[in-house]
Amino acid sequence: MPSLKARKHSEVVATSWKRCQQYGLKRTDLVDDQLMTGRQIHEILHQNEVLLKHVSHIFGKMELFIKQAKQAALLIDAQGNIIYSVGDPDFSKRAAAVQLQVGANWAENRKGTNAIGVAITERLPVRIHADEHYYQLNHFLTCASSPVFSPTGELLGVINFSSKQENYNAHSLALATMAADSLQNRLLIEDSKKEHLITLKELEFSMKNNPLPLLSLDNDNRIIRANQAALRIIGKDAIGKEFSGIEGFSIETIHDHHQKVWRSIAIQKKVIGVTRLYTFSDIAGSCPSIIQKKELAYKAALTDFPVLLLGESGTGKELFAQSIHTASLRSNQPFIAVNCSAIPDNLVESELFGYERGAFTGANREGNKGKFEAAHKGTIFLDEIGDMSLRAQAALLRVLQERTITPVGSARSKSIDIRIIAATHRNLQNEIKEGRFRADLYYRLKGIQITLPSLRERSDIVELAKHLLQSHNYPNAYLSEAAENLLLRHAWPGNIRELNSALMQAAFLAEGGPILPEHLQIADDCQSGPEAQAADDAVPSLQEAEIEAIKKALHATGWNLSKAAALLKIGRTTLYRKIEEYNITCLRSSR
Ligand SMILES: Nc1ncnc2c1ncn2[C@@H]1O[C@H](COP(=O)(O)OP(=O)(O)OP(=O)(O)O)[C@@H](O)[C@H]1O
Repeated sequence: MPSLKARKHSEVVATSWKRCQQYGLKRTDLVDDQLMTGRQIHEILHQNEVLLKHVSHIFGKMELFIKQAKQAALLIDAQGNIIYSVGDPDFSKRAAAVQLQVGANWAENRKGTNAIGVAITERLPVRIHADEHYYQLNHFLTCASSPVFSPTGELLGVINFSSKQENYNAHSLALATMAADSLQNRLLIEDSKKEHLITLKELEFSMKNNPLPLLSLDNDNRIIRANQAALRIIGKDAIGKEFSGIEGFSIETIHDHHQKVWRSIAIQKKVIGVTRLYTFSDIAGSCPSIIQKKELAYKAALTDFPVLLLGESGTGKELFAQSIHTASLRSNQPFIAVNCSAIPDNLVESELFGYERGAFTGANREGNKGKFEAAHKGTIFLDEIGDMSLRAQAALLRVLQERTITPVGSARSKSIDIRIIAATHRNLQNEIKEGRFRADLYYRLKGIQITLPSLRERSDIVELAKHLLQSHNYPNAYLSEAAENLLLRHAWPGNIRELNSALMQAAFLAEGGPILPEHLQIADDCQSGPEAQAADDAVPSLQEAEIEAIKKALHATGWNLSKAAALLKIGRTTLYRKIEEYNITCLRSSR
């Protein structure tokens, strides 16, 4: 007997026989002749619709072999009910005499030991041959059955091949197992299709509410769905267009069992983890003065001199400080930024120099490293240095002179190796004159002094605005001409930080369309006031005078090109060309 190993097979049969005796079945009994009613069959067929669909396909391919082998192929549900049958008509007629037909139940407790009943009970492929059948009436049969399981392992039914025992076929058990495997695979694919559909439906729902930009792409990489957050980035009319990949979006492809592509989902991931420090390549701008400052800062980065960064709030002082650090030999060491204006006066020493264990009540029991020690071998960035109290200035001066720190509560001093970059929006000369800033500290910090231009002094506002939109993942947001002109006219008291936030808000409000002036929500400072009018008074007519006139106009309008052009009564482009031609820099002209 093929298939199950001999011993194991005989054990299986013997155990089944024992069970039959326990059920009270008699080997010589007549077969149970109960068949399901039409309504019951209809119901069971309905419940097993999916199984039947696939099995008819599988049996269809084997039909010729089944008939030639004078067999019948059956599908049985998990309760033992025969629900589908194909095969040799002569055998089927003979089989019907013992109820081996659709509508009959071949569970072991009904029909004694038989391949279908044993496969259900033991959950194993099995052949029951001739007199291994419990009922004598079934001895003319040889039957091979294999159980079918769902993708989650639950028994769905049985595939069975039967014939008269004289037509025994050595391959029928293998065939039953293969047919069962093929059915299981088909069910798995069917399930995964359903899963994908469900996943997509879920995504569709979550997309509506998800704050992260999400896109669905079809097999041709075309955008078929996008949530609001994504539309703001890629533009309102993006649906149907090819997705060419945008930085920050990672694409995940959902495919079926055969790795055939179904859908791709592009999700903009939030960058988690350490934020990287800025480098010089992050400093945007083509205005001659910003380029000049960048060059100076780059040279400074290659030295260890202290750097003092001056400029209004939001002009990029911290951006420059980080870029100097990342371009320096200390780039692998810490960059520690300290906002001097935020440290309460009585905590300055402990913040900057640290404290020893138990130095004062309320302090961390283990003691704490100060900012200077944390920056050892790296760079310390002392921001808002102009806002430091005189007491703190004295302490700082000592460190700069001695290059050692003494933690609060400690008797020992530690030597430190740090590069100092300081910054302030204040005019330190004035602060010194007013007695609010120590001149000796100023000269220690001054090393290389870099004054960053305000936005009003820059001729590259539009370019900068485009760069900021790009770097904030709004690559498709674009400025209308009217919005560009408004950007040029606004006085920008908050500089690049203000420009940045105006643009972010505008890109949000524009929802993927062009950014219009009303989206920017900034004041139109176009009117030329009396100060500007005064600057227009004495414009001479020679080339030198033209340069002087331009300088005056630029100075008077705080380098607002539109206003200056209006004063000079020339176009903004002409003014820009002349600035380039005469190499007029942002440094303020003398009157
Ligand atoms: N040239 C530039 N190119 C690109 N982004 C810039 C540029 N300058 C400034 N920014 C951006 O503008 C914002 C403000 O810059 P930063 O914080 O460096 O200014 P700050 O002068 O240190 O301001 P504050 O004095 O208020 O601390 C930051 O988001 C920065 O990335």
